[in-house]
Amino acid sequence: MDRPNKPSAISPAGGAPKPSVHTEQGKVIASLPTGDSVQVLLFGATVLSWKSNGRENLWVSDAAKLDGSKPVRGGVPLVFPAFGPPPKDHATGKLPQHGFARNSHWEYLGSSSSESGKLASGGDDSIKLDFGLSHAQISDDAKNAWPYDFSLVYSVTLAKDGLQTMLNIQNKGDKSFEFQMLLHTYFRIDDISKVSINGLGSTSYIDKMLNATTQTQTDPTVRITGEVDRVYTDIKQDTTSILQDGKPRLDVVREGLSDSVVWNPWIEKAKGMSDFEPKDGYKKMIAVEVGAVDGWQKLEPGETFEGGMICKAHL
Ligand SMILES: O=P(O)(O)OC[C@H]1O[C@@H](O)[C@H](O)[C@@H](O)[C@@H]1O
Repeated sequence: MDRPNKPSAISPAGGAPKPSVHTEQGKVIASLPTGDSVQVLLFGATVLSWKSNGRENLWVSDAAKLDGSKPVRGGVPLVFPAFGPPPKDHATGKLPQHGFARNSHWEYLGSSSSESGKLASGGDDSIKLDFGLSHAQISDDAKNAWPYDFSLVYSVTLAKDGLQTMLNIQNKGDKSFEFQMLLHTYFRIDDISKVSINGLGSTSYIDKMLNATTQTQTDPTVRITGEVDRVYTDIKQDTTSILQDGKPRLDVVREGLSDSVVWNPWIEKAKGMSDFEPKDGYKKMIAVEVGAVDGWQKLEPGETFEGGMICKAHL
């Protein structure tokens, strides 16, 4: 007898579509059978594109340099081992703004589809790309400025339900070091005037627009109406949500990290950045950057630190 709700046939092993990965022009590109995709530039291990449901979720400047001549203006540049201009009296003091990770040529370590971290989907519904950077691979200038033996593994997992990016930092040397790290994510939005950000209410922040004074986020919703450069610290809620027209557009979940930077250069600062195009591109982006940037993290020899984010796209 034919059952009305009989289970559908299971496709034979190997028959189902699988994620695909290929490399081209210094990039690693992975796609899911759904069409969702991610592109990572080996220079900086910079995630350049993350598409879900046919929509790009990241903003990259039209004038971004992808040739290794400067950090990419857009996507997800990796900030390590110092955030902002490093203090001159710190061990990172001779490094450039935001450190060397976004300026270095990373190694592609390979892909796997068996793990999905904390994303709900796994197996053939996800693909993980691993990238590595160690002391031996950075420039002589960076080695001289920061003479510590370290290893970074950056894992980018694309799944049906989101994108996870995790940075694992290990001290491989015989002396301790201090660092900061940040995933400087430029999210693409339709119109900054319609964007609101939730999940930062009652949190303290350092307002770089107000002489780095400490403020408190009294309004549970952040709206962007001018240049914003804030470092929210010790955030209690794991998730920061970007809403457009009041509807959820993107969720950013911190993993092992408790700080977030909210940044938009607005009109004048965008004009001053030669690699920021179009000049009114500030209307189409909002940087919500997860990290450990309040003070310093210390790693003793052999110790590791791991932190990152899960991004989920809505709409
Ligand atoms: O121009 P850069 O080095 O990429 O930095 C962009 C911005 O990065 C943000 O994370 C900082 O808070 C800002 O102060 C800075 O302007």
